[in-house]
Amino acid sequence: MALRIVVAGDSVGADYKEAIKADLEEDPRVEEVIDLGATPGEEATYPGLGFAGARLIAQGRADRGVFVCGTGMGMAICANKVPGVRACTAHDSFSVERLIMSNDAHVLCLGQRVIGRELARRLAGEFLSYTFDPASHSKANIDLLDRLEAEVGSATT
Ligand SMILES: O=C[C@H](O)[C@H](O)COP(=O)(O)O
Repeated sequence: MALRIVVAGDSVGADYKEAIKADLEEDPRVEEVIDLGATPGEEATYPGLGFAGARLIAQGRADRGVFVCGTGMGMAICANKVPGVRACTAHDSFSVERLIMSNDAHVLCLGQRVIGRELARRLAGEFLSYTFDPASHSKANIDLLDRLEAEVGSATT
């Protein structure tokens, strides 16, 4: 597995993003880390970064993302608005596992104001350890999700 990972953290999430980025750069599963910022102390918004990071995934320039804001929720809301991208906040191991194995998600969103730094680092590592099984029963749900997303998109444009 050679993953290209996009990382992003707004003004609130930049510290954890930096820690996770450093971990990913040492991770043999990771081929490339794309850092959209922010650097700690820099002003940056979760809408700007959440959309930008998800667009890299939609364009095929990154495989997965780890996005950090205060709660993880703003980043998830933004990333999910980019067609084809599935993102969610998950702050426990089981949810991180299911985020891939049930939901075939692209982006893990974390909240710097919600969980501790070491848990955030561990969950980011666990997120990379799973690979969705297209032969699993969950594939039908993903296919339906994709179809309904396409229908909604064509109905509103
Ligand atoms: O989801 C939003 C994030 O938590 C953000 O980092 C903080 O947003 P706020 O300053 O509007 O609470």
